Amino acid sequence: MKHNVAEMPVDDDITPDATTDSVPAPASLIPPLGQTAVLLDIDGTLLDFAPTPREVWVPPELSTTLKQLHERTNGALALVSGRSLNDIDLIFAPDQFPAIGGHGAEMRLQPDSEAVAAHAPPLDKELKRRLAAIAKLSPGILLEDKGYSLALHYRLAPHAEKAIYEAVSLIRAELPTAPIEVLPGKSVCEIKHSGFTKATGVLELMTHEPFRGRRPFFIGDDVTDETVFGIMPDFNGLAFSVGRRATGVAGHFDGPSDVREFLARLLDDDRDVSLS
Ligand SMILES: O=P(O)(O)OC[C@H]1O[C@H](O[C@H]2O[C@H](CO)[C@@H](O)[C@H](O)[C@H]2O)[C@H](O)[C@@H](O)[C@@H]1O
Ligand SMILES: [Mg+2]
Repeated sequence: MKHNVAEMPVDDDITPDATTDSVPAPASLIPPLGQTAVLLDIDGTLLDFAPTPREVWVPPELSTTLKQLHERTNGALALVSGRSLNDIDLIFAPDQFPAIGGHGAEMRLQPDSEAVAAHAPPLDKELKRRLAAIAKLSPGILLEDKGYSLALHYRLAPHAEKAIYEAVSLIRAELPTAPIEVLPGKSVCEIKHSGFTKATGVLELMTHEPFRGRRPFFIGDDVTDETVFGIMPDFNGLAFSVGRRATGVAGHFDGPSDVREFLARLLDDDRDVSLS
């Protein structure tokens, strides 16, 4: 959906490339797993969308694939998500993976590690209270409080999209100096501090072992993932989009099931490489 107000989403999907290439991402583009860092968005990339954030389902085969990729890359697999680390862990429980959470607000380099780098202060309580009141505009609007940000989900109330963005815009206008930004996502409007993104998270992650010096590839489906697409060339890495083909990517997938299949195939292909 397109809007004219600056804070509203230009599009609730990824920015499309002019080409209409529908060739799926070829596994042959990926270096051997021992030289690769695997960076993966979660919702709309690994997992199919669900009506509400808590209703997502992790197929058991995906858990197996992620665990094996994590092992075969010697730990250089990270989830890069808008979700909080706490939420990521609940979704993938009992498994844990290195992760960047909250669009770059928090990072954990190793599974089962307590070491979480926080890059964002909590969102002001009064601001949150005012933003939360927007959920009263319509039944079906869901609030997700991530501490450092607040998300207003309208997948169950699509008619409320315009009203949500207008209400957020009014509140922001009363806070001209506040360093906050509005992130349009898929059926969600998120309000967070500015100054960190998924890309700032990945830039930091790539300075740490076992990620440092590897060639990453990143798969993502949303506008917030485009920040990471943009920095993949800095690491001689590759970006892949899901849904539409985004600008500057090496290939794209039609949907999460294609991504899951691709990741599983990487394990098989890599076994072939190491055997040859
Ligand atoms: O960066 P991601 O890992 O893709 O996370 C983006 C947001 O995902 C979640 O919301 C989205 O998925 C829900 C479950 O399918 C869906 O109900 C909702 O409409 C989507 O916006 C999550 O709740 C957010 O916190 C993430 O930012
Ligand atoms: Mg996503």
